[in-house]
Amino acid sequence: MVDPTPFHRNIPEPALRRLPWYLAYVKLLKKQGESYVSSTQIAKKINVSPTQIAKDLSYVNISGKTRVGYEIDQLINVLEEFLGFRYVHKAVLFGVGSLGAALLADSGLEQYGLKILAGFDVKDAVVNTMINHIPVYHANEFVERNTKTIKAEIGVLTVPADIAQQTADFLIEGGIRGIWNFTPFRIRVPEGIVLQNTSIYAHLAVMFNRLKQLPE
Ligand SMILES: NC(=O)c1ccc[n+]([C@@H]2O[C@H](COP(=O)([O-])OP(=O)(O)OC[C@H]3O[C@@H](n4cnc5c(N)ncnc54)[C@H](O)[C@@H]3O)[C@@H](O)[C@H]2O)c1
Repeated sequence: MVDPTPFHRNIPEPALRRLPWYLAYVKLLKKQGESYVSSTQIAKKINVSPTQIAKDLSYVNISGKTRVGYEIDQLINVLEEFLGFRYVHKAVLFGVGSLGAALLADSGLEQYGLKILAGFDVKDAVVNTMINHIPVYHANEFVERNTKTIKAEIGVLTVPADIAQQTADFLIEGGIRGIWNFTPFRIRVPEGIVLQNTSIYAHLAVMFNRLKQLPE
């Protein structure tokens, strides 16, 4: 199915990464009963200049009103739409170990548009169990299940690093077009497949480095 959200506009990645921060903040303001927000107000909270915010928001289809700023409900709508959080992206997860099981248990992902429909593993202890109402099947069943019934386009990869590449190849064989790779292995994918690497450890290294630079 073609994603109906207007992703294709050429937004630079740093701007794209900042938009979820604005969204989280304006959602908080909505909860507090506010109706309008200015880029200066967002700037104060997020530590990004008002000019940058206005520029970032120029990529999404919204314009602010002089003096009052952006209408909060409208801003939430267009940001969620633009970021793809409104559209349900069907996913499967490979490797239901400690990280994989935690991701299956996290209902937050669905709020951000990622619906994991099944987990796959090879371990007897997890195969044919349910985690957070999500079934876990044997990895051997993946191609058939995905092509016939699940039809997921995203594969979340949480297997041991030494089988990351072969598992990624297998996911692609089963119809996966985007891989969210949590393993530390730099997997390769053919053209036409989206790869997103994510590591909490990389952020940890940045934090350690900044801590070292603090004055005694
Ligand atoms: N990106 C991050 O921030 C981050 C954080 C923690 C762990 N990790 C990485 O995530 C991966 C999983 O870590 P973990 O601690 O959950 O490990 P784990 O050993 O608890 O889980 C791995 C799971 O993969 C399963 N598995 C093995 N072969 C398989 C196959 N062929 N098909 C399907 N499943 C298979 C195992 O049975 C196991 O359940 C590792 O690569 C680890 O380095 C990344």
